[in-house]
Amino acid sequence: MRSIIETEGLCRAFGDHHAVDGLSLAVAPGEIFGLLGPNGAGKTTTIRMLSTLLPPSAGAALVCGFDVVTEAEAVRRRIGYVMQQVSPMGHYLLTGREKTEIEASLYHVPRRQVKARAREVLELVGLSDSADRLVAGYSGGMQKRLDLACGLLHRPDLLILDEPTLGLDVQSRHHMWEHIRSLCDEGMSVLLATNYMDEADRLCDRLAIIDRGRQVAGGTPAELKAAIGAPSLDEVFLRHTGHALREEVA
Ligand SMILES: Nc1ncnc2c1ncn2[C@@H]1O[C@H](COP(=O)(O)OP(=O)(O)OP(=O)(O)O)[C@@H](O)[C@H]1O
Repeated sequence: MRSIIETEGLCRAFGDHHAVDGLSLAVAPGEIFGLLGPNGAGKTTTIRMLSTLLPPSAGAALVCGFDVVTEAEAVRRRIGYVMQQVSPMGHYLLTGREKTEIEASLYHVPRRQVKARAREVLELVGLSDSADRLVAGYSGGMQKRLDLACGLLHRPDLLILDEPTLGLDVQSRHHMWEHIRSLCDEGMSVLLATNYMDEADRLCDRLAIIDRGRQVAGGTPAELKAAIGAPSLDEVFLRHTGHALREEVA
């Protein structure tokens, strides 16, 4: 497979608002690919189409070699999708291990493998030592890592992360980046949406900067900076979009 994600002229309109407007992307296997853009740029809408949760209005997308519309079931079996918001409050009454084991059943992990698989993903995200503590006592960063663990339960080829470090402190963000990197070292591909410049710069192999549903620039962080002689991605972003992203979290 040449591309783990390939889109051609992908569009999604809501009424007469074009949330995604002709996006053509190619993501290579094993890459960490970032969709970088401000609030409302169309990142989540793109991710929802690639995750088969939302049908495109026009254009086409192949994920893991399968069409997101006509082969949606095959796509779903091969992707893990970790949404923006932390999981619902009800899960706070469970331990990390219990939550992971319940989610494993939802992901159709064979019953005899549930415990081992839960142990495996908790280990991958560095939560083994906290597995038997209540999720209610987890920090925001630990809860995000638990969500990440759940997205890994069915051993996806492609992990799709929507704002994986939104609202986390600096230390937790770095911790999360390390875990995401280590997944790629194990052969997984990652698509992530972010509006944090430093995350895009340090974590992503390649990026598409999107604004108002369209790609306005693309390449490696180094290429994007070199192309306009800019010292930082902030300047690259400003140059291409003409407006700033929100402030970094503390
Ligand atoms: N279900 C919907 N109905 C109508 N408009 C929508 C819907 N979903 C998204 N939009 C609009 O589409 C545009 C793109 O939204 P989207 O959530 O994809 O942006 P985003 O880049 O993910 O932003 P954020 O960083 O805030 O998550 C926005 O103008 C949004 O208001």
